[in-house]
Amino acid sequence: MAEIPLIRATALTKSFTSRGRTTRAIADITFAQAEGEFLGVVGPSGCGKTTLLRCLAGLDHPDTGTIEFDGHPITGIPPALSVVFQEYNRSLFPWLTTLENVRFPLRRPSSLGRRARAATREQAREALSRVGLADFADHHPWQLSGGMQQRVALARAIVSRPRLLLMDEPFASVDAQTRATLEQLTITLTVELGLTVLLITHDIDEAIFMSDRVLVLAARPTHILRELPIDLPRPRDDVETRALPLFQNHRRDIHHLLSPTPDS
Ligand SMILES: Nc1ncnc2c1ncn2[C@@H]1O[C@H](COP(=O)(O)OP(=O)(O)OP(=O)(O)O)[C@@H](O)[C@H]1O
Repeated sequence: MAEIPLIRATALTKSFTSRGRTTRAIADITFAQAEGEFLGVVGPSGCGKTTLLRCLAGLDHPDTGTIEFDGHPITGIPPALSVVFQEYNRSLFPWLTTLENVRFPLRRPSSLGRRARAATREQAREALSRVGLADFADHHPWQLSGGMQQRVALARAIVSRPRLLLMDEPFASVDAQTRATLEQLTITLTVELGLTVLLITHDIDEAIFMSDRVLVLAARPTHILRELPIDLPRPRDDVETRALPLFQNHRRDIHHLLSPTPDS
């Protein structure tokens, strides 16, 4: 079966040089992600996860190696891709309503006719209702809780029906209860919209709970320590799934991979 993966990274390396000092972030990363797959990426703090995501999103360039989106080398930011970042309060525009924030990626120069503008507004409303915020269209981000703001960011990310959704620690800034709700919401959206998601997280349980496969990254300069298929049944339940022996086994395996050895 020679299916083309949605995204393929081959032999990526990346270093940063600042004030004469060079930091090697990515030593060597090769992986592919199939359309429809939920891929988790875990690794220790500072290992290079965000750097990897930025390269995949076309926001940064690897020093060597290639990234292909749907079989074509990427030359900029692929249009069929959305990103959700951890810091919702910095990614939303405070002067726009939630509806206008969500509509933002659909905006085109003023050449859009009245009917087309109404259609994008309708699309934004639909995305807002998918994340449970239909009644908050006219609010501004600063009038919403942190979890609600991240829902707005999620709605904005899905409004254009991206083929790939990249998420960088999207739930790291909210409390545990909200985090669980947002995880479930993301899974629901993934199923409803047939999304392909790459989730970067330092939370091992979150990666296992959400993913079809987890890439475990080594400390900086990073490489892939292990690719772990997560064969837990779906739909997954916050309590039942996490209590399964298979879940615990995956958790133990990843912890062992990431625990520093005594002589390291
Ligand atoms: N623009 C930059 N200039 C210089 N160094 C950088 C830059 N971006 C990242 N780095 C360095 O590259 C390394 C990897 O950083 P990165 O943010 O990718 O790690 P991370 O795994 O996402 O970290 P965390 O889990 O703490 O968010 C770090 O040592 C960081 O200081």
